[in-house]
Amino acid sequence: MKIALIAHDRKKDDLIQFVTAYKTILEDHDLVATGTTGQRIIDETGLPVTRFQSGPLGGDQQIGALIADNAMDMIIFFRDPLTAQPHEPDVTALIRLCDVYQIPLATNMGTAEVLLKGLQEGFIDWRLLADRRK
Ligand SMILES: O=C(CO)COP(=O)(O)O
Repeated sequence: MKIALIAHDRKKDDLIQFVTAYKTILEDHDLVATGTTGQRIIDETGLPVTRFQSGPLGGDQQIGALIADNAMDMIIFFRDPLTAQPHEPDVTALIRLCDVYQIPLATNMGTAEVLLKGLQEGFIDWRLLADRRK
C-alpha cells in the first residue's frame, strides 16, 4: 500500500513517535511524505520515504494529485488545529480529495492507530482491487 505521512510543525514530534511505534507495520509499505516531515522520518526512524515539496510549497497538492491518479491508499495527516497555516486551502483540498476518492484519512493519532491496525488485519485490502495506474 502507498501511505502518505504528513504533520504540521507542532505535530511532527507526535508523528515521529507514532511512526517509531508502528515501524514494523509501516516498513512493509511504500511511504511518501511532504518535505520536512519526510526528512524527519528518514533521519529519526531510518524508514525509506519518498519526499515531495514542503506543504506550504505544494507538497499537499502533490499528494492530492496521487489520490486523483488512484495511486494513494491511505493518508495519515497530523494536523495542527490550533495554528493558522498559510496554505490552508491546500490542506482543505487534500482532505476533500480523500472524501472524493474514498481514501482512508487519519488526522490525529487516535484514528491513525485504528487505521494502521486495520491495515495489518487486512481491512484496507479492498484498495488492492482498485484500478491502479502505478
Ligand atoms: O505543511 C504541511 C502539510 O500541510 C507539512 O509540510 P512539511 O512536512 O514540509 O512541514
